[in-house]
Formats: sequence, structure tokens, C-alpha cells
Amino acid sequence: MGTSPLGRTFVIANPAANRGEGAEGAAFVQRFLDSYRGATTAHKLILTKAAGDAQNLAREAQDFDSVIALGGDGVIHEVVNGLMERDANDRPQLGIVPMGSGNDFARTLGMAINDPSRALAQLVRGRVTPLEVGRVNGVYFMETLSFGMDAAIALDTVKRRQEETTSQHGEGLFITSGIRIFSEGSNGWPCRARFDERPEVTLPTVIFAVQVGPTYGGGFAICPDADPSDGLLDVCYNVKIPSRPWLLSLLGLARFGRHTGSSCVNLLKFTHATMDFETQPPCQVDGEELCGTYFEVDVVPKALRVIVP
Ligand SMILES: Nc1ncnc2c1ncn2[C@@H]1O[C@H](COP(=O)(O)OP(=O)(O)OP(=O)(O)O)[C@@H](O)[C@H]1O
Repeated sequence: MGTSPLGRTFVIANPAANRGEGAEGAAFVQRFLDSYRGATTAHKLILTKAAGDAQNLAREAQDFDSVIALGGDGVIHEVVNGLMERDANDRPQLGIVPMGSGNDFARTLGMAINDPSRALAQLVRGRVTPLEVGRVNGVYFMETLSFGMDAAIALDTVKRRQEETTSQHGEGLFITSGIRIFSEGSNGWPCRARFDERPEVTLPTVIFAVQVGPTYGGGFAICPDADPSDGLLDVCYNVKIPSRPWLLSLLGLARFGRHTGSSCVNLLKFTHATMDFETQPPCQVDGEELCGTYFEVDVVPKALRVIVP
């Protein structure tokens, strides 16, 4: 434990994550840190009370070496945004105890999911590495930004969980929301997009995902080659409007990252892009809704020092 990278540690925990399982996870972490004093040099744990708390706490945290976000991608997204609002020289390192429903950022890092005991062991024995974040219209994201049907699906999963109209979670919930949204059909959201110095393209957007790490939707490898340490964002977008059965099969293939050979989609890497939609598309950033028609996206390389296994 003497080599723990955590130092003075501030845990920001969402008790509401994954239908309340975050509360149990937080209680476990509190007991662990109280018992194993060598894990940190000092520690404090605060439970968020509402959306927005985690971002404020991460922005204002004073005299900590590490900020640990406990919960799902939503609370991690808030902590990342709070940390990114600080001066780079005054930015504590980030760790996560994944206790969410989707947990895509945890997959990217290789952290144990919904297993606080294993996640803490990984943090205590972990190493610190600089990772990039994406930025869209001033909002930072550590895993995913998407427009169109996949965003509509992601937002539908959040809505159904908030309304408690489903007991599903993760991948199963993404699939049933996907079938529901796909069956409603869409002609796409036309968009003019430019990636770095490439010529502008006009896209019939149905699927349009910009990724820091490979997965979204609880494990769908939409950009299987995305690497949060390569200084580049990955994008997967459709180049023609697939038929509905083709769209459903693409969704199935994307579960394993096997959609990439389809003539319907294109994948590339970039550092800066603009997207100009004719009408407001569904848009999610790390599972949160984002509104607008014009989006400017770039990468912030080595933005955060992140504790990884
Ligand atoms: N005390 C709280 N009560 C209710 N909601 C909260 C609270 N604290 C934070 N939130 C909000 O809950 C939302 C979802 O939380 P979180 O992402 O941690 O869990 P999840 O949705 O179960 O997991 P995932 O995002 O991986 O699917 C976040 O957007 C966050 O702002």
C-alpha cells in the first residue's frame, strides 16, 4: 500500500448511480479508506445530492492529489468537466470506481465494473497516465459524443431509467431502446462536416459517433480502434441511409466492432471537426443531452492524468 498513487484523495460519489447501487459502493469505499490508512495519505468522501454537484465539487476541490469519481459515466463526465475548468497545473489526477449502468469509460480504462473492492485494488496498485479528452462547443467528454439515431437511443435509455419504466440496464437496455427508435424510422439529419484539412462532406446522418475510447451504449465498440492516448478522436458515420433491417444488423455487428467493413459507414481519426446540421439532431455527450445545430469538436491531448490498472 505504501506505493499507492492516490495521495490526498477526494471521492465524489453518486449514490443514485445504477438505481441506487452507488450508495452501497460509496459506503464500501468509505469503510475501505477508513480501515486501510496506507491506501491514501488523507481522504474525504462526499455524496452528490443532485446533478451538477460533482462538477462543482471537482472544480472547487482544494489540496487533493486525486479526485475519484464513483458512479456511472454521467458523474465521471461531471468530474472531468470540473477538473478541466481548473488550471492545468492545479488539476488533481482522476481515478474512477465504476458503479454505473453503462460504464463505457471504465471499459476503456480496463477498470473493474460494479465491483468497488476490485476497483479500489486497481487504483491502489495503479499507475498514472496522461489521457486526452474531447471538447464539443466548450463541453468536455471523456468517452463519447454522438448525433442521430445512436444519440436518440442513448437518450431514450436514460429517460426510461429515470422514469423507471424498465428494469433493464447496460447493453440489454441499449438494444431494446435501439429497436424502439429504429422502428420509428428516420430519414436522417443532413449535416455538412469537415474533419481537419479534408474536403467538406455532406452526410445523411443516422449514425455519427465521435469517440475518445472505443465503446458507447454499454459496450458497443462503435470505434474499435479509438485510443485515449493517441492524441486523436475517432469518428464513425454513415455515408448512405441504410435500410431498417440493415441498420439493425449494423447495431448487432457494432456490439463486437464488426460493422467497420460495411459500405454504409466510414471511420477516420481527426483532431478538429465542425458539423453543421440542417435541423437540430438528437445529440448526447457521455450520455447527457446536448442541444444545437452547429458543433465544433476538438481533442485536448494529455488533458488529464488518469489512474489506470
Ligand atoms: N444524488 C443524486 N441524485 C440523483 N441524480 C444524481 C445525483 N448525483 C448525480 N446525479 C446525476 O445522475 C446522473 C446519472 O448518474 P451516473 O452516470 O453516475 O449513473 P448511471 O446513469 O446509472 O450510469 P451510466 O451513466 O454509466 O449509465 C448524472 O448525470 C448525475 O448528474
